[in-house]
Amino acid sequence: MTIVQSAVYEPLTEQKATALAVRLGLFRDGAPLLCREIGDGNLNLVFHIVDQETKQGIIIKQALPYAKVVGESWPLTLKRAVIESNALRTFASYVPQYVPNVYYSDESLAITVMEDLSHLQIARKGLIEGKTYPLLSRHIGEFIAKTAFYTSDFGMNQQEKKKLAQSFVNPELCKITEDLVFTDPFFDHDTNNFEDELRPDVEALWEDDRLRLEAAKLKRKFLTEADVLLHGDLHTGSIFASDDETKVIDPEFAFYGPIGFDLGQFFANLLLNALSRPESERRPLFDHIDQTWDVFTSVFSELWRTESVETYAATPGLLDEVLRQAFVDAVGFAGCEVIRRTIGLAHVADLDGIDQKVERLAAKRHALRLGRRLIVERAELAGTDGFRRLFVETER
Ligand SMILES: Nc1ncnc2c1ncn2[C@@H]1O[C@H](COP(=O)(O)OP(=O)(O)O)[C@@H](O)[C@H]1O
Ligand SMILES: CSC[C@H]1O[C@H](OP(=O)(O)O)[C@H](O)[C@@H]1O
Repeated sequence: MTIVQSAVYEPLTEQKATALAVRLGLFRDGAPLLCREIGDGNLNLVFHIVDQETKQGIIIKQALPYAKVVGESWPLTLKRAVIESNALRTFASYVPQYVPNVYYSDESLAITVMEDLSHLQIARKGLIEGKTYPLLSRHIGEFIAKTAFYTSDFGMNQQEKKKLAQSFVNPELCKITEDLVFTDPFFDHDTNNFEDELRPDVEALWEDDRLRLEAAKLKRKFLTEADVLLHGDLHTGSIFASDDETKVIDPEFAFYGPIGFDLGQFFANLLLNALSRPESERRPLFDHIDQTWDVFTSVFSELWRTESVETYAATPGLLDEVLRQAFVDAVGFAGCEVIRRTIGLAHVADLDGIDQKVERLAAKRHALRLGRRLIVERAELAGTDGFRRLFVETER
């Protein structure tokens, strides 16, 4: 591939993205290219460029110097593009089957050029349409287990781990999560966004000292525990899927954090989808939660037993304790994510897309009750069946 001189940052247009793809030699000479900006996330531009004859495509993702969902009043570091491309490359060294191939990245332009995954569907969209993706949880369980183990002090040289952690220090993106996931929804903050009818339910949360204390403990964990390299935003909108393939995208929030965080985000987004479904169609979501945890624990445990670099790994009881704590934390993080996706700044289409207002409000009240119990009772869940129990107990 031709390497171009790095350029001065400017936001790309469809025309400029096409010219860049040509300059990079990513298409054959004279290929008839069609480019569309398809970004539907909260933060970045995403250009899809396709050779109209061969139908082969690429993706150019570019960070904007602000959060797209809010506008220029919320400046945001361009460095997140470097974090994203480095995280994709790091994950690819452990689980290449679960991430897009990165063809090129340029720090000054804040771009990542990557494999086009348009033959797959964003899992959130498919789940909303009622798809079940039979392998989704097997793949995500393995993705989380391998990336967590191999980036931990048990799976890699401990001096190298510190250097890797340094390269993923990501303060601005972490602050978004610290504010939007762990803080603002639990206070009367102006980033919150919810229907007027929910105000009494939301005010009850704000007055709940027990809930605030537990949310504060979870935030503290997120702030202080540099355990493993996390994706950092592993919701179903960050996963492309089909019946037999799964690819994780969008790790711009990657950083070294508590091992239960990615698990919790994924569980929560499965629960958010379950909240939008009639009871008879919820089972696949709970089965996915079971399967994610089962695959995660078996893959992680096997790696721990066979590849650990830490002397204490063979100490009876240590692995069990690591897994127990990961589960308790994941449940609590899931509760925070369920609440913030219901009343915080960034919602999910699973809930907001429920057409009938009465049903939508009922699902959101259910979400708030469920999220609260997940946070407060996280140590008492005793296994993934606890998600089913709390879901039913908070139905009304
Ligand atoms: N590798 C890819 N292949 C095909 N489409 C992609 C790819 N990466 C992103 N997209 C599309 O762009 C959208 C936004 O991408 P995402 O990385 O989630 O952006 P943001 O960081 O703004 O949330 C995705 O929902 C998907 O439709
Ligand atoms: C102002 S960012 C809000 C929200 O958006 C991110 O998600 P995505 O990049 O996938 O759209 C992340 O979840 C942030 O919390």
